[in-house]
This record gives sequence, structure tokens and C-alpha cells, in this order.
Amino acid sequence: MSQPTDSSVNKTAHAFERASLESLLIRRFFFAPAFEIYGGVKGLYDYGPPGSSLQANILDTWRKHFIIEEEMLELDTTIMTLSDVLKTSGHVDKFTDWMVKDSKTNEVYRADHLVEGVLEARLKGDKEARGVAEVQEVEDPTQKKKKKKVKSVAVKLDDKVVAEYESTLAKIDNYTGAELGQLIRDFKIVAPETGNEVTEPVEFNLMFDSSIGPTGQIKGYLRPETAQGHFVNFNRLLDFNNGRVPFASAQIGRSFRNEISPRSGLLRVREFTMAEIEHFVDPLDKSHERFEAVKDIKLRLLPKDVQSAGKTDISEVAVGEAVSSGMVDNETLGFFIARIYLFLTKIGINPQRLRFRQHMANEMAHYAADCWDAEIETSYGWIECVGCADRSAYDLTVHSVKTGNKLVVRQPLKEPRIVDKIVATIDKKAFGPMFKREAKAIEDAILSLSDECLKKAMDELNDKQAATIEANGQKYEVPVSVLQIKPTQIKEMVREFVPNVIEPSFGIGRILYSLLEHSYWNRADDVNRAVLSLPPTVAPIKCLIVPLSSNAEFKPLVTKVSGKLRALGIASRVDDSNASIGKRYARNDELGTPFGVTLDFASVSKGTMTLRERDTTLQLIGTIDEVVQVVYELCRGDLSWTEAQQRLPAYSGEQDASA
Ligand SMILES: Nc1ncnc2c1ncn2[C@@H]1O[C@H](COP(=O)(O)OP(=O)(O)OP(=O)(O)O)[C@@H](O)[C@H]1O
Repeated sequence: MSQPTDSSVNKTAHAFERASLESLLIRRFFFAPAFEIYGGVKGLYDYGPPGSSLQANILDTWRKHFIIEEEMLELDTTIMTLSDVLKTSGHVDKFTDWMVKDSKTNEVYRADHLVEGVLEARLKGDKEARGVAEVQEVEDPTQKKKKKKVKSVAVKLDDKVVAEYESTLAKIDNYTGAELGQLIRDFKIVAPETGNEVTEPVEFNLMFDSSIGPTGQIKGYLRPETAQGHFVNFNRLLDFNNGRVPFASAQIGRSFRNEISPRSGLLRVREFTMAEIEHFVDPLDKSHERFEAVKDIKLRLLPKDVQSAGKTDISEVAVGEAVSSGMVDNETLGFFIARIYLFLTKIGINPQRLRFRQHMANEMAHYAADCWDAEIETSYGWIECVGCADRSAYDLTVHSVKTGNKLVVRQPLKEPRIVDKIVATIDKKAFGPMFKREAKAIEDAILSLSDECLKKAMDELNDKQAATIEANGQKYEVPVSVLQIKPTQIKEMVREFVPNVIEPSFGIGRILYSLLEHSYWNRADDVNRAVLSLPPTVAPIKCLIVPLSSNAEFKPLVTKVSGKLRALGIASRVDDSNASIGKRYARNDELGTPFGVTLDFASVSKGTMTLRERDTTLQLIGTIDEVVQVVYELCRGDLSWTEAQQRLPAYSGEQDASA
């Protein structure tokens, strides 16, 4: 369960208990149900001091790892989103899940989650029943040799049924509403709490709708993702990047989804923080200039063909190999998958409990070229925490078609080339008098039409001798007498193309909760003593300052040490309560505080201070300045604990100073 690898860490062999972790997280106010004193609302949580700091530190690491290291263009776009934008992106029509209701109580369930939960529970029951039947190697104390022993067989499910359940689960994200209804009938699935039948699945849109302004005429939604804010600003971003691709924009912000039935704590909530990257790339060249630096990183991959065979076997493959074999579609996608792996493991996710699962063809949007989810194993199973998709030219194309604004890259060609184009010609002498004050706006609208819109206008001119042009929010009928649109061969000096988009999309709450599960363990000498082994980079507080006595002599020393740590940007906290030193350390182990410094009488007389490491509870001693410097380097990741042990001598002083 835990992070520490040092053999001196005294971990318990107890199995992970979610209830104990959850009680710690609520008790220490990592997070808590929102509006709790009013009874709370499902799927809404408030983060308290350690949870907020942990999230801020994860986001800070994310900014450094992606925005700063990859020189991305940062954005902060509005949460309230115009409905037209989300209509164009497909969210108004398709951002839906299938919902069923308990036929008697009206309790709602997300249909795919209901099927998944019930089948998983049945398979678990089956495994337990078969567990007793397995051939086990047992020690026979009367004989030197191991002896095989078969216990009584108690098979719960038929093998055929098990295979059917497993293959359904492997494809659970891909079923339509009608198919889910059929599965519910075929597998005789009922509401788990009551045993009542459930209704047929109906579609439910997950967006919270609203209206903008007092008239109620401008419809809006709380955004369900941050991505659209990147696409609608594409031309400005491109301009900011001097007209060149590839480049990436990045945004951290809140998103909202009116989830049907949020039941798994922070993993499925109705308001959450996302961090999204949109990497814009030439569709003809998806190589990545830094791919060489990541190509040897080994990843645990679950490709689509394995899943379509109803299996979940993971292959460990270097990302370079995965791209060259075609398993991962292109270098840029492979690059981001590797960078996601590096980020997640940097903040403390256990690499053995992290896998990248490829979407199957029917799970992916029709326009997507390839898509891999970073899934983290938790007590709730494998959870999608980051989606990483090659979305081709879909987003920019649909916004361009809808608005008539070109969202393209113009690349000067070394050699001119002859191409077939649809070109609009305006008879200006007749056009001006015909449209008077509006003429300029209509002309601009015609000249900025995308290829698809030009083709549509050309067809209209041919069919009804006039094309409908939108300018300044009005529609104008422009007749063939003043506008001609024809296919023409032209000499091109510039290549114009819609870039493709590769989108890594992070759900910060899911990552944060998974990290807390991976970091949680109990000390072997006292199972009630829990520890969160959060790495110093993300730990809410990096260093605890513990004065051994409330004696007035200690006050100036405490002020001095906390001042020194503050000056170095190290988040620290003084615990000068009356609790025993062991208790004070134990409280901070629960908060994941990696280091503690103790001020004792030797600090007053000799200016020394001890340094305790959370996981091992080992202590070192040095002068105040030496210890502060070591803490600083440990927190920056410039020094390991083993190196610190070489720098400072071990402390073997009074017993009550050690936890
Ligand atoms: N309701 C939610 N609560 C918390 N995080 C979420 C939620 N929905 C999505 N996310 C996070 O946002 C990321 C990107 O969103 P995306 O649209 O790809 O998720 P999704 O495929 O709809 O997720 P799911 O299938 O689990 O509903 C996810 O990988 C996840 O980490």
C-alpha cells in the first residue's frame, strides 16, 4: 500500500481499509461534504486546509512539469459558456449518460455503472466460492516435502456465465441505451438496495444550464470541460505563437457535470478541477522534437485488441517501441503518455498501480485517431484519471464551419504549387449600392468563409441564385448578380491547414484521492497510527517544528527556525501543544508532513536541532543552520534521505525525543 521502500520502515501487514482512510481524511479535514450542516448534497465537496494545500501543490507541480517545462501558452477562460459553443462541440446533443430508476422508490442509477457494479459483485462472489476450491500448496509439518491438497469444490457461476460477464465488463463503456436495457433484462439486474426492477434506460444530459443576463435570451451552461475555451481562442493563440505550430495551450480550472448518481467520494463529483492541454500539430507531421528524451520509458499498457478479446493483461512496453509498432498512433501522443506517467509518479502515484488503457474503436469518438486513459488502481478498481486523445481536426473544423471564421495555420511554401480552390468574387460596383452600410461587414464575412462554407454558398448560388450570408448576427441573401463562387485553379504560395489536436485532460480530484490511497499505511507497532507517505513536493506542510518544552527560553528559537524555513519558502507548522512529542509527530504523520525538527535543551545551550523523517522515524542531528539547509534540499528533491544520513550524524539522544 505504501510508498516507503526503506527496510527500516515499520509497516503493518494489515490490508487496506478504505473506511479508516476516509475517516482520517474527513477528521483531519482534507475534504468534507459541502453544506454538511444542511445535510450535504451528493457529489459536492469542500477541501479543508491540508486538502487545499495538497491540491495546490499538485497543481503547482503540474504547471512546472507541463506549462513551464514544455513552454505552453497558459489560459484562463470563462466557466459560463455560451450555449452555441457547446451546441457546436456536440455537448448539447451528446454529452449524456443513460439513467435508470428503481421502479418503486425512484432512486436513480447510471445504467452502465449499475450493470458494472452488479456483474463485478457477482464475479467477486464467484471467486470467493472458487477460492476454497483452488488447488493449494500447503506445508505439511509432519513431512519435509510440500504436499498438494484439493479442498471441496464450490463453484458459484457457470464458466460460460463468467466468460459472458467478463466480456461484458471489458466493453462496458461502449453500450447504447437499448443495449444496456437488454443487458439488464438478460442478466436479471435489479436495484441493489431494494431488489426492485429498474426502468428502461433514458438519456440524461450532464450539463448544468443557465442563462446569461436578465432577459433570459442568451442561453449558457457551466462548462463540462475547459477545452472549448482553447478552441474558440485558437486564432489569438496562433498569433501569439507567431503563426507557427506545433504549440500547446494549457488551462487549469473548474468544470461541472451533473452526474446521475455520484457514489464514490471524490472520484465522481459534480464540480471538479481539471487541468487540460490542447497541443496543436500539423496533421502531416505528428513527430515530437523531444520524443527522444522519453522513448525508453517503460509503460504498463492495455491495448485495445487485448480488451476486445475480453482480457486485461498488461504489457510493459517502452513508449518508443509502442509508437514504432503502431500500437500508439503517433510520436506526439506517445510523448504525452510518457509525460503523464512521469508527472503521476513524480507526485507519488505508485507506478505498479498505474496503467494506460487504449480506447476501443467503438468507445472512441468517430473523429478521434487514438485515445489512451491513464488509469490508477484504487479500492474502487481501476479509475480513469487522465484521458489522452488525438482528436484530429474535429474541434477547430466544427467551430470554423459554425462561425464562418477560418481556424487554420498558414505555412509559407518553399515552392509555389497549383491547387483546386473554391474562390468568391464580388462585383463591388453593384455590391456596395445593394447593401449600403452593411456592405463592408457582408464582404468581410464572405471573404473569411471556410472552405466548407464556401462550398455550401456555391451550391446555394447554383440552386436558388442567392447565398445566405451571416454578418453582424443578421442573415443576408446575396444574389448571383453580385457574387460568384467557383472552383478555380490557383497558384498557392502558402499551405493552409487545420491543425490536429492532441488533448491530455487531467481530473485533479481523482488523482488527489488515488494518491491519498497509495500513500496511506499503518505502523506495525500500532495499527491505529496511520501515515500518509506524501512526497515532500506535494505534502501540504513540509516541516513540523516541535519545541520539547513550553519553557520561555524556547520561544525565540522557535521564531528563529520558523523564520528561516519561511524565508526558504518551506511550508512549516509549529506544534507547541502540551501533547507528548510522540503524539505530536503521530498527528503530523496523518497529515503527510515528511520532516520534523525538534528543539530541545541542547538547542538552547548548543544551537543544535534534531531532524526526523516521517516514514522511518529515524532522526539526525546538526546545527540549526545545517538542519534547515538539509530540510531545504530534501524538500526541493536535491537530496535523498540516504544522502542526508551521510551529511548529518544519527541522533541517539533522549528516548522521548523519538517518536
Ligand atoms: N464526475 C467527475 N468527477 C471527478 N472527475 C471527473 C469527473 N468526470 C471526469 N473527471 C475527470 O476528468 C477527466 C477528463 O474527463 P473525460 O470527459 O475524459 O472523462 P469521462 O470519460 O467522461 O469520465 P467517466 O467515463 O469516468 O465519466 C477524467 O479523466 C477524470 O479524471
